[in-house]
Amino acid sequence: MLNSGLEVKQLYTDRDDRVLFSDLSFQLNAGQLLQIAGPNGSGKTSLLRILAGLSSRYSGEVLWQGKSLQKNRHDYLQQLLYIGHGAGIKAVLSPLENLRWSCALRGAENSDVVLLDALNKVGLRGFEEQPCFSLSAGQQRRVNLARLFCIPAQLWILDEPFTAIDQGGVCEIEQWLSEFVSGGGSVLLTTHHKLSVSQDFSVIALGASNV
Ligand SMILES: Nc1ncnc2c1ncn2[C@@H]1O[C@H](COP(=O)(O)OP(=O)(O)OP(=O)(O)O)[C@@H](O)[C@H]1O
Repeated sequence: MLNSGLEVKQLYTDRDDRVLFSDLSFQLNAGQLLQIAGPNGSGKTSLLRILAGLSSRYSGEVLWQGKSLQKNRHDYLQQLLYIGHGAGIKAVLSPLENLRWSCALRGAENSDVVLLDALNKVGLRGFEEQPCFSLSAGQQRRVNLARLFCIPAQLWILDEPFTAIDQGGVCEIEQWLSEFVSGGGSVLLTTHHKLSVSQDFSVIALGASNV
C-alpha cells in the first residue's frame, strides 16, 4: 500500500484560552500543494510550527508516510524543509556562509558551486560574500529561500514565502513551487497573496481573527 505524505488528524490548539483550530484534518500527498489561508491571528503560523515539529502545543495526530511525527521525528525532519516567516538567517554571515551553515545543520553536503548556483537562482549574484545585515529585507529573504535549491526535501513548509519579495520574484517563486510539485514534491504554505501556480491546489481557511 502506498503511504500517504502528510496526514493531519483532528488537530487542536489554543492560545490564551482562545481556540485557534479544532478537529482540523487533512492530507497532503506527493505532487500536491496546499495553501493555509486565514486572517491575521487565525493560527496559520501556529499550525505550520506544529507541522514543522517546532511546537508540541497540540492534541491530535500528525503522520508522515503513515508514521507519527513524534515517533518518526528524525526521518520526518530529514525530508522536510521549513522556511518560517522571519528572515531566518544570521545577519553577520554572508549569504554563502549562511547556506554553508544551513546545509551543515541538515547534513546536506554541497560544494560552493552548488551554493553559488542557488544564490544565483534567487538573484543574489554579486552579493554572495557581503554580510547579510547590509542586504535589503527582500534580499535577506532571498538568502533564506536559496535553501530550496540546496537542501533536499520531499515536503516544503513555507510561511509567507513572498514577504518582502518584489513582483518579479513572486512569479519566480510560484514557478519554483510548480516545478517542485510537478516533480512529486509536496508544498504546504501560507500566503495573503493570490497564488498563481500551474497546478490545481487546495486551500484550507482557518477561522476569523479576534484582533
Ligand atoms: N508566542 C506566543 N505567545 C502567546 N500567544 C501567541 C504566540 N504566538 C502566537 N500567539 C497567539 O496565537 C494567535 C495566532 O497566531 P499565529 O501567528 O499563528 O497567526 P497567523 O494566522 O499566522 O497570523 P498572521 O497572518 O498575522 O501571520 C495570535 O493571535 C496570538 O494571539
